[in-house]
Amino acid sequence: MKPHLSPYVGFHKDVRGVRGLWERFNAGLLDLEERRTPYQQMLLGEWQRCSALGVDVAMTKGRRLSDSEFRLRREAEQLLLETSVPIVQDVSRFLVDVPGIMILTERTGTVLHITGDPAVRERAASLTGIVEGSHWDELTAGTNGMGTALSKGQPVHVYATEHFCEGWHSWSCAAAPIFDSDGQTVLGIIDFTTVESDFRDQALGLTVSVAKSIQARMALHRELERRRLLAAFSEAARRYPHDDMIVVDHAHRPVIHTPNERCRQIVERWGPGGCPGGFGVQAKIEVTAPGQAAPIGTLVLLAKPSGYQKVFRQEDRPPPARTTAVDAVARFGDFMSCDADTRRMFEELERIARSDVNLLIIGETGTGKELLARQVHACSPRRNEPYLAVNCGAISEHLMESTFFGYVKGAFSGADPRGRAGYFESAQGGTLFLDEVGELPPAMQAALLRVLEDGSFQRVGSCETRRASCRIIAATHRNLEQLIAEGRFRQDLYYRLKVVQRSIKPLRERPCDIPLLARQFAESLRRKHQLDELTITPEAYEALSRYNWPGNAREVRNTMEAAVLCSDGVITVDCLPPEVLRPISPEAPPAEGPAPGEGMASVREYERQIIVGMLRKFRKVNQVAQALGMARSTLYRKFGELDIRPADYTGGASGEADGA
Ligand SMILES: Nc1ncnc2c1ncn2[C@@H]1O[C@H](COP(=O)(O)OP(=O)(O)OP(=O)(O)O)[C@@H](O)[C@H]1O
Repeated sequence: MKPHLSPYVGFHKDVRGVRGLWERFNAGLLDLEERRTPYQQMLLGEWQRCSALGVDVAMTKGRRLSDSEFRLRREAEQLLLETSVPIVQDVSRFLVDVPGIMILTERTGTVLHITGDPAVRERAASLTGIVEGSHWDELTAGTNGMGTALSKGQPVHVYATEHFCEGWHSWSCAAAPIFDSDGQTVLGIIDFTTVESDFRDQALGLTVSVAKSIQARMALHRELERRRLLAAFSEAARRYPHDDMIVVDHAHRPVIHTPNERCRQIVERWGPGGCPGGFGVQAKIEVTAPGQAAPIGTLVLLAKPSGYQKVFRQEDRPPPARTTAVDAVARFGDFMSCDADTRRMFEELERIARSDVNLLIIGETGTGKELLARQVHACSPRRNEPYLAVNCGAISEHLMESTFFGYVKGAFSGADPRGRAGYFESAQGGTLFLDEVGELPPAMQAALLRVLEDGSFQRVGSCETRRASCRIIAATHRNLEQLIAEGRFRQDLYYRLKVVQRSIKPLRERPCDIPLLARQFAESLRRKHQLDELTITPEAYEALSRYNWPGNAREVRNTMEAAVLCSDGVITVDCLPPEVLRPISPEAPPAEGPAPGEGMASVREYERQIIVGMLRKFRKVNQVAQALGMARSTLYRKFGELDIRPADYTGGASGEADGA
């Protein structure tokens, strides 16, 4: 953190003496032999710097941004505004009898918000041009509260004639920086301005404490964002277990990375200027937060180091079956199968990959559509270009066009002021994977059709036509022909997407893959949890094979994860969740993707399984809390939410009497 108070500006209320110095400085009449106090030397240093920067000493009004420029700047600082304004307004209400105004600027010195005494506000606006949208960095306005606090990165008080420009000589400005969570980056300034004669000694302390309150609230937001990024990383690490990835935050600083030497070295070289280069990137996926237009961070998926495929095949081949004989296992990238139809499909897909035509993959949820798409890209001539996976069902309808096609600056409120490329541009030359394509709304279907027909599109807010040159692989768990019959999906788009179409069989139709996947997931979990040995009993294999897996491979993976957590190196029937053990009626309809609300229910059930499994394993609540990395109070709240009675699983001991 920066030191609190600077000795160099403020608190010397010698208006006349300083005015004399200022006049002689500007008239070039300073006596070089004259002895000066450190305070005077500091002021002269400040003014000399402003003079060298070419600041007009005779300025009487601050520079104002154009309305459109100001609008963009406000939009870019949405979070700072939403966090600061309530605090600033709250404090201002209590500044009774202190005629002053409190000013919030953003990181470059543009005033975002002013509140406080109406008479002072009016005077500041009419005499000096201190209004929302005016700009007060030192380069523009010389030594002044906001600009000097910004350039020094510490609290300052600029009093009356200490200002470089004559136009500000009647004001007193105390200002303090608001720092980002790194304690270094200045996010904005809080300034308290009064006319010179109304100056209060406490003004600087006031701005420091308001700035710190804002800082604390911003830090909380950042922490929430960081947690979202960590969750996005965990999800991606599960989805792409054989990829290296680095997650960076809103300011492009690394937050977390795959725990290996390659990523560690890249992150070590990461400087303040961002990504160090020298490594390939196969995809960048922006992470967003609900209700926030600007992304909170990015998931950078690194290109595979050369020779990866070979190493991967050697190391990751699952050990031979211990209890269940399986047919020859074939792999298509990370997708494994011993089912004859599926193995044939792998061979076809290798040929299709080389042909560059659009591909439509049909399959129930969790069958591995994304896995196949990635491997098609990896086998295609575009393998060294970006691969971008987009879940069409997760993009809100009003952001869809700008997300796919990008936008130019000023296109809409909440937009990045620099404009942004859309998915078609980001995937230029590579592959764009449109997951859940059946969820596209009609307007977006029409827009997509146009790109697929003539390859052209425009960024939102621009007339300039751009050309898309990426291959499209689309996927859905829906019956698109039925959607067409119901008028919910365009037939012409369907034909454009399904130049070649392949369907992945659900897991219940390729039962030989159930033990294969169970063993494969158990093996990677064994490595993840650093267990020496992990076996699955024949009874557990049998139970797994009897179940019909509506959630397909993803459900197998989740079930195995919960089972590993509650096992002691041996996965028995007791480690499996009740629904796997429940007899399934043969008429049970196949899963058609989650029904509304079903996703939440399965997340809940999954959480429940994990906690119950851990209770069975540890039999002590405090150990479960420790293993899950949560506070005991949070765990007890979860017990309530998930309807878990710890005593049922801790051998009769109550939650509190278990040694917790
Ligand atoms: N045959 C397989 N071999 C190994 N892992 C698989 C296989 N099929 C799927 N998986 C794994 O199962 C999980 C789900 O796969 P994926 O996300 O590709 O499915 P999806 O069909 O795209 O799902 P959704 O329709 O919900 O988007 C992933 O962790 C993936 O690695």
